[in-house]
Amino acid sequence: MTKTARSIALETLMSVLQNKSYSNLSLNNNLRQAKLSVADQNLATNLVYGTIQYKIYLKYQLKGLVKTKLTENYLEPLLLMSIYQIQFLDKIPTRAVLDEANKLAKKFGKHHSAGYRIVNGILRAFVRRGEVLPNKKDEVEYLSVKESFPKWLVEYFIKNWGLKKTEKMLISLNQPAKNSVRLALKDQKQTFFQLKKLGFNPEPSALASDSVILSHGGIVDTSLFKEGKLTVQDEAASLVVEAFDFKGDEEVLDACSAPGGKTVQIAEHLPTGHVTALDIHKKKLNLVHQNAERMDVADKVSTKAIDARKADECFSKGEFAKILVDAPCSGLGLLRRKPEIRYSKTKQDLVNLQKIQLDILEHVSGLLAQNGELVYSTCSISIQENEEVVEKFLKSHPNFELSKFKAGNLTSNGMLKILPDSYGSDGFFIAKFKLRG
Ligand SMILES: C[S@@+](CC[C@H](N)C(=O)[O-])C[C@H]1O[C@@H](n2cnc3c(N)ncnc32)[C@H](O)[C@@H]1O
Repeated sequence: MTKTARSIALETLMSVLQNKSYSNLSLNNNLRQAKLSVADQNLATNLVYGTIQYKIYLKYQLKGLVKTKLTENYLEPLLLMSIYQIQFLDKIPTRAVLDEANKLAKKFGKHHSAGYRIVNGILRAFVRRGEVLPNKKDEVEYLSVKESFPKWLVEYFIKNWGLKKTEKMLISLNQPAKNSVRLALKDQKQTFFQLKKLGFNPEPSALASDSVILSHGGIVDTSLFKEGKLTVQDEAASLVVEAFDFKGDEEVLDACSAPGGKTVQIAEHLPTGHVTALDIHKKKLNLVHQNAERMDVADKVSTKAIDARKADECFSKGEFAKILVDAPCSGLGLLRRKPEIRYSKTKQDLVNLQKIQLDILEHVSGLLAQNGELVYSTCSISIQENEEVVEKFLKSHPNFELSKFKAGNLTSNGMLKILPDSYGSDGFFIAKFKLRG
C-alpha cells in the first residue's frame, strides 16, 4: 500500500484511539517508515493531533448520523479525521476531504466491504446538516463538547476560576503552542542575530529573560541547536530556574531531572559549582547526559538513578545550597502541547500525585544547607498539586517559609502560578522556600 500523509494519519489514529498507543511514538514510527515530504509530514501530524485534540467534539458530530454499527475498525477514526478537516482546516476544500476519505475507505476496507459507502453517506449527511452543539444552558456539557475537554475538567476549571476564565483558558489551550527556545547564557546576542539570519524571526519572551519565541518550528535541525547555542524549552518552564539566586559556586540537587532541561539551565549558572541530577528512571538519565553534552555543561553535571524519596539515604544533611524539585505531575499545564493528557487524567490522579510530591519534598528538604533555597515546581495548574502541597509542606515543616523571588519579568511573594491563557505559554507553578533564620 502506498503511504500518504492521510493513510499514515489514519493508521496512527487507529492505534492511538483503539490500542491506546502514545500518539507521538506511534506517529514518529509511522513517519519514519514512510519517508514523506516535509509538507506531508506536517499534514499527517496536524491530522493526528487535531483529531485527538477535538475527539469529544468530533464524536458528538457523529451523533444521529451513524445508523449502523461501525464494525470495521478504520471507520470511526476515518470519520473523525474527515470531520476534523471539514471543520478546522480552511485550506482543504470539503470535496477534497470526501474524495480522500473515499480512497482511504477503499484502501483500508475489507474486500467487497461497503465501508466506503458508509463513509460517503455519513460525511455527506454531516456536510448537509453542519455542526451541532449541546444547549448552552448546560454550561459544562456545552463547553465540554465545544472545546473538547472532559466534563470533570470543565467542572474543575469552572469551580476554581469561574466560567469566563474557564472559557478563555479552554479556547487558549486549543491554540497551537508557541515555538519557544531558551538561549544558552553564552553568546546570546550572536545567537539572536543568527536566528534572525536563518529566518526564525525571534521575538523576546514576555516572561523569561533568556527565552525567545520563533515564528516556526524546525530549530532542532539547525547547527545552532546541535552546537548547544539554544535549547527547546517553554518560556514558563525557563522561569523555574530563574527563581534561584545563584552565586555560581553552589552544590545543587535537581531531584527529578530527566530529560534535563532545567539541569543544564542550572549548570549554565554555575561557573565553579556542580549539579547532581536524580531521576527514578535510569534510562531517562541518558537524555540528561545528552542534553548536558550538547549544551557544553557535562563537566558540571553528574547523575544518579534513585527515587528522590530515598535521597536522604544517599546524601548528607545540609549538603546542597540549592534544591530543585520539578515534581512528577499531571501535566495539566501542558494540555496545549499534549492533547491526550485531557482524556487520560482523572481527578483522583491529582490526589495520588500530591502524595508523591509531598513525599519527595519530605525526603529532600533535609538536604538543604542553612541559607539555602528550595524551589518546588510543576507543569500543572491544579490546586491539589500546587497550593495544597505548599500548605501541607509548610504545616509539617515549620522550619521552612516561603521566600520572595524574581523570575524573568515577574516577581512573587513565594508562589507563582502561570495560567495557560495569560501569556500563551505552558501552565506552570513555582514556589520558593528558605529555611527560617
Ligand atoms: C516534570 S519531569 C522533570 C522535567 C525536568 N526537570 C526538565 O526540566 O527537563 C519529572 C521527572 O521526575 C521523574 N520522577 C518521577 N518520580 C520520581 C521519583 N520518585 N524520584 C525521582 N524522580 C522521579 C520522572 O521520571 C520525570 O523524569
